[in-house]
Amino acid sequence: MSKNKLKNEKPESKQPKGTTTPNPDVLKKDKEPEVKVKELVKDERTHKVMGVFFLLLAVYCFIAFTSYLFTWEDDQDKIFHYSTRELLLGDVKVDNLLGRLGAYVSHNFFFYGVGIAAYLFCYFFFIIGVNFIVGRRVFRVWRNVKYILFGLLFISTTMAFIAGGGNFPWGGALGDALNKWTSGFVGKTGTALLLLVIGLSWLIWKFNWDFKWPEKKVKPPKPVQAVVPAPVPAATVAVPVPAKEEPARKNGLKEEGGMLHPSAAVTEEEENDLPPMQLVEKEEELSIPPAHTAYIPPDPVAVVTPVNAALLDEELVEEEEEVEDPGPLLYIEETPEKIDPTPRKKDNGTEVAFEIKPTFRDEEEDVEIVAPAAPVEPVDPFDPSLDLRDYKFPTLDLLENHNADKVIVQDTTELEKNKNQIIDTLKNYDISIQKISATVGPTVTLYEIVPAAGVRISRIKNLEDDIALSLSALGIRIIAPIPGKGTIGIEVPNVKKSIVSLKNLLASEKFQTSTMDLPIAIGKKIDNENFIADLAKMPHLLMAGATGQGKSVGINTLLVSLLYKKHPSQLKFVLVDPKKVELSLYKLIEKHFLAKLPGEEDAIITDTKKVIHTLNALCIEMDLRYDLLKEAGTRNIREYNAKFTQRRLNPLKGHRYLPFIVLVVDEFADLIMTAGKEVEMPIARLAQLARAVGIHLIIATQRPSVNIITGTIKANFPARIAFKVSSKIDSRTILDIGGAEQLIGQGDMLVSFNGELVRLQCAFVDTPEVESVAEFIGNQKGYPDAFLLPEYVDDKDPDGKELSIADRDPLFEEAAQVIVSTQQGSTSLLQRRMKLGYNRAGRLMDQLEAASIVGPNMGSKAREVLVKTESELQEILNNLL
Ligand SMILES: Nc1ncnc2c1ncn2[C@@H]1O[C@H](COP(=O)(O)OP(=O)(O)OP(=O)(O)O)[C@@H](O)[C@H]1O
Repeated sequence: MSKNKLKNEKPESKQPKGTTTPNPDVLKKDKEPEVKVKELVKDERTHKVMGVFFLLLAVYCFIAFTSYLFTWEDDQDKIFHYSTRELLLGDVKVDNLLGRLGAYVSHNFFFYGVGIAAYLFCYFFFIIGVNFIVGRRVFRVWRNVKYILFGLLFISTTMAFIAGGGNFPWGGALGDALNKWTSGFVGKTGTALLLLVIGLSWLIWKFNWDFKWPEKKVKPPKPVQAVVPAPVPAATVAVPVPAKEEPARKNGLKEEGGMLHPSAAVTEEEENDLPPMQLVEKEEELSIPPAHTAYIPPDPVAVVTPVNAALLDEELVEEEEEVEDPGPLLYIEETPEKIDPTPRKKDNGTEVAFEIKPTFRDEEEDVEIVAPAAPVEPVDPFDPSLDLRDYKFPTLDLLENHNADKVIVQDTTELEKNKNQIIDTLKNYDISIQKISATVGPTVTLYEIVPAAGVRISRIKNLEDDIALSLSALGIRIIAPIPGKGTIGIEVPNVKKSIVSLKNLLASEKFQTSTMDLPIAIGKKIDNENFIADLAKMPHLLMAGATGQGKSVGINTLLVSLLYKKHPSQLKFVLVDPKKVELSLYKLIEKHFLAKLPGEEDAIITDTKKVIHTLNALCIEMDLRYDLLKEAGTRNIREYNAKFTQRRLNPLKGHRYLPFIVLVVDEFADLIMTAGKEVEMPIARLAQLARAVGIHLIIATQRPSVNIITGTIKANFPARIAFKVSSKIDSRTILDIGGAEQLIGQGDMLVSFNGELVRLQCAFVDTPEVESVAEFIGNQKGYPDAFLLPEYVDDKDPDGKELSIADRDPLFEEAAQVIVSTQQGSTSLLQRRMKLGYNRAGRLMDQLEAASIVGPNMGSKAREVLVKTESELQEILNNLL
């Protein structure tokens, strides 16, 4: 009996599982304060304050320095005469516009420092200030620091050299010292030459002047023209001449066996024989940094060179290196000759040429660019988030703490009482135990028992109800044995429960630093560990719980977690809410995060018929995504998006960045009751297949009965969450095991994931919090519309049948243009380009046939396109009106 003591923990030790007395000191060790400092440092307001500080510092120094230029003589006397303390704290009168501090600071910068070069510090403070205020790297700090350091050394030395004899400290102490040393080392003239060499070298490096010798009689080399017409705002693409070759020729280097050797002299004849390497640029040159122009993917058939359309935007071309925005993609499709590195011989010499057909979306015009094969250089990766580049992630201050920072301390008398009762109850049944320890969680306390040798675990399990009765507490759950341990767990609800706030979970380091695809903060385990999982790995989630037990809060928790981690370009929700009110808050984020059917007004789907359409549209999207994955030779969305962002997939072939899609169904039972198989089948199909293409499902239901959660559904939802349910049977239906009926409600849950069953307290997020997060996002600039799912036309739907020309599809014209501009009568092309379902694309094709734009169906082959030019098409369309 003496063994059966609750473990006592020393206050300074860590709180392990099995501590009887919760140690407030240990529990207080929350990450919260650290998180706050981090938050403060990351907070954009802190950055703005810093920005203002640095800008004012720049202005301050500038005024003080400039004033010093005029007042230094009088002020210097006083600075030398008085001690620093007297000068700064006394009432000495100085002439500097910024008073004693201004005079003192300027004197130190000029006299003891770097002389007139001190103005570079103003510049430094200015760039730091601007970067902080604007919130992005307008000026490159490191590059500027290098220039400034160089400037400080060079200017101070030069000034000391030129005006060293005068009274004014032009070069400061640094310049004087450097000048003195150099003059001693290489003499005065040497110093002058050295400074001249450094100065001129820098200027040449910076401005790259062209030193031209009077031209010899040389036949002009054949210019190679590069012209890009209309699609891109009339401009010319200059394709760079291979870097090493042009200077090599200029310097009289000769090519031999692929190597460049200096030749003794290049005769005039030899020079005439040289292949033309010059590139004539026409009109305004389109400044494309090499990173964007030179790109030769390995595919020899069709080659895609991504060009940054954002670079056409003058605002963005401030500085080549500063451009961070690859912007909407402009792809240039190159014909295979482009990648043929061997020069093609022409009659009058060697000419390296390739053809580039630039295409901007659907507008196509013939364009020729002839230039030498450019060396392969890496391209800037495509960043999908730049469409909404100013998007700000919601901040944690939108959420409440719900007093969750309070340390979870359970009454020691309650713990002691429960322990004694457990021991007594077991003793009544002749079960002796070796050891008992307690872990206090937010809602329940886990008593871990090590039974005495020889005690059968099943006996304890069978006494579950008796122990519960004797502890007179609801929600006792016995875990016999605790998996992975040789102990038996008895979970007893706490008299005083603590709320687990979502804010705390989202602020945790685990969530903040998570690199999961779809991180969801679900709740806290009994040992207070945060439970954060990756929905993408689950890969779908089934949630059940009787009414009022925390399902809606649970769904909000999941959605809000994702909103805190994902950019609108990376994630879309399809929200199905037959109850009509639960998810309506998310309407505000329609243009950022929601997906809907084309032509639908409401993105949140409440009508059963529309649910069926949406689910089928998701299946079409899934199929289309699989086609894309297949074409790209990738196995899953991760690989596909990686390839796309590396600009190795051509958007003109229908490739696009694929956001994750999360389908949330708030009341599944309702849907199954009204639509049965029509809903079950697409859901089962999605659950079976959609994970690889980034479509994940969260399905919630109040009624976890077998006719709702059918075998097909269950088999495809390995991750399940059960809130309190009304019966053991329900618990078995959802979790395959009892236990959920004994939960205590209010977010107390069991999660079955990865073959483990974990009891969690679900994180709590209240409706006003969700509202403020949704408002925060909704108030920002979004996309013009919600993300559009492919069109689904129900064959059984009488509205969708037999459309004649008179009631043509609204997309008829667009479809005609796609077909005529590409000269391909292919239904799948329409599907891909216009994101249409097969049925609608097929119907459009029939209508195009009826309008004599395409020929009849030719089985597996594409239809013949009967209209050859856009103007011909326009005529037909006008006649049809
Ligand atoms: N994680 C939680 N922490 C604390 N309290 C909670 C938690 N989850 C739910 N509750 C409490 O339980 C109440 C009911 O929760 P919720 O609305 O999510 O239930 P529900 O299962 O969705 O019910 P219904 O199916 O009727 O919509 C909440 O108003 C809240 O007071």
